[in-house]
Amino acid sequence: MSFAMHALSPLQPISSVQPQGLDAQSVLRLAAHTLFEQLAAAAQGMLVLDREHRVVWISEGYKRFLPALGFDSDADFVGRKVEEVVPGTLLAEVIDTGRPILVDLLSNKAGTFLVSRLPLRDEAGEVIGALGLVLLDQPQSEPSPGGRGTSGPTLQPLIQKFARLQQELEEARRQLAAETARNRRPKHTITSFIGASPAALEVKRQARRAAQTDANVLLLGETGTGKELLAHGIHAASARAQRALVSINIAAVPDTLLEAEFFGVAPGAYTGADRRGREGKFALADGGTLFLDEIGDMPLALQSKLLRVLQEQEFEPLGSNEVRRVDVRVIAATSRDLGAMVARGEFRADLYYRLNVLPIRLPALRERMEDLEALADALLEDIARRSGMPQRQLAPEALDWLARQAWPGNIRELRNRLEQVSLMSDELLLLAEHFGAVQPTAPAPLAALPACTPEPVAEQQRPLQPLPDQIAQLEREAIARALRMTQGNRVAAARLLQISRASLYERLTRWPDLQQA
Ligand SMILES: Nc1ncnc2c1ncn2[C@@H]1O[C@H](COP(=O)(O)OP(=O)(O)OP(=O)(O)O)[C@@H](O)[C@H]1O
Repeated sequence: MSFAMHALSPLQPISSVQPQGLDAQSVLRLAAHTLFEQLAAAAQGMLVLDREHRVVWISEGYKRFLPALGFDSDADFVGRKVEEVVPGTLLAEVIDTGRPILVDLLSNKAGTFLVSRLPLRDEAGEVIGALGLVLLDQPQSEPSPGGRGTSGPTLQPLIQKFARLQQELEEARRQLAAETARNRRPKHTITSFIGASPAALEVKRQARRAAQTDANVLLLGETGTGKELLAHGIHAASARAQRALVSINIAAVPDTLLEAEFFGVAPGAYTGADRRGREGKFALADGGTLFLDEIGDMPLALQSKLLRVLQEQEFEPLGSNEVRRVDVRVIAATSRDLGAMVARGEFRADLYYRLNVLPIRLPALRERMEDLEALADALLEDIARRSGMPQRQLAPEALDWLARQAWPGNIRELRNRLEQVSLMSDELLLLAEHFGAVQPTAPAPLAALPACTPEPVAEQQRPLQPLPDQIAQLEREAIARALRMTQGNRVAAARLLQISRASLYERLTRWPDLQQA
């Protein structure tokens, strides 16, 4: 439907009825004129736009909305593009598509309105502009006004309800945005990286230098050495500190979902829960930092897409052709030997060089045992603060005992042990024997493993097991131990064993009892 000011054809039969000697053309012109005047007078407000979306005329009634829209006089308002002066209007769309929107609710800073939008066409049917009508209004400051500006008795409650819901939605969105921003604040600073050994001081020095730049950072180190903690620290000390730090653990996301996780999904690309679209981590990190943990686990196909984003700072969400530009600083981390992976063709060399601009190597705990006491103190303090339990101290002999352990799981493993012992003992002073009471870190004797305990028979009496069985036994023990060390965390256990998650899952199906570990 269109508002055709001069179209003749629909009213053609009128030409035979000419009461005042008017021809059909004149009757129609008069009819359009009268209709226009009546609409302008009856509606709460009316405005007319030209083809370029500019406001060319507004009715007397419309003028009272101008202050709420931020205009003192109609001279400032008329002549401007409608999308610049009326927030949320779809009039420009009506002109561009030529399709009317007969009834709609519009909510903006001036209030909530029942509106109608019609395209205007010339005699050839070409769109020459649009007509906007405010049929009923609910100004922001007047919940239930009387006189002009009020709505009919039937629709008014509906508009009020819509306006209230709209306000509630806005408030919920504001709260969610504030909450999200709070959650994405860095949890640690560079000083949270405890240690005064030369190796730890060097890590902190490099981290501070990295924070001064916007270059990509690659954190290298065994599991549990503090890579994630340091990524938070670098972000917190960087110029991006006020913006989001978004993390993604690549090893923890199934390969098939990674692309959507990175780049998001355009609305309508999928049915079901995702049909409304979803922001990806790159979009969420715009202006801030993206922490890519376990970058070595990234599938090759996705590596080339990541390279493009790093080079161009742009990407396309899944199911969309629209290119999104972002400004993201990437901090990647891995416990794997990326250089060796490149040599084996498992990791793209060009991506490796892109990421490896500022490499920082985090030492294993065994390489900086002089930090053990400070680390244990800081961890015990943190454990006490988080759990509400009293803070424990380490007896000197307990510290000696801890210093003799291998710590393949590094500081995470140290933390887990301290936490376990704190939970199992009421003593404020922790002794070596308290640590002996929980599973030792040193390689577990076979007898310590349930279900695979060999009979205590003399070596010479023991029948020789077939080699495949012995290998399976060893494999089972190693997996059981890795699961114990990581408190059942399979991603971390796979990492410790330097096998893929898929391979760990596959092996676990052979030993269902370990799956409960
Ligand atoms: N230098 C440190 N000072 C204090 N706490 C530390 C330090 N390094 C690590 N931690 C603590 O150890 C635990 C593991 O650290 P983090 O997750 O940063 O290690 P990671 O190297 O990222 O591990 P993964 O490779 O397994 O993801 C966390 O609880 C962290 O707070």
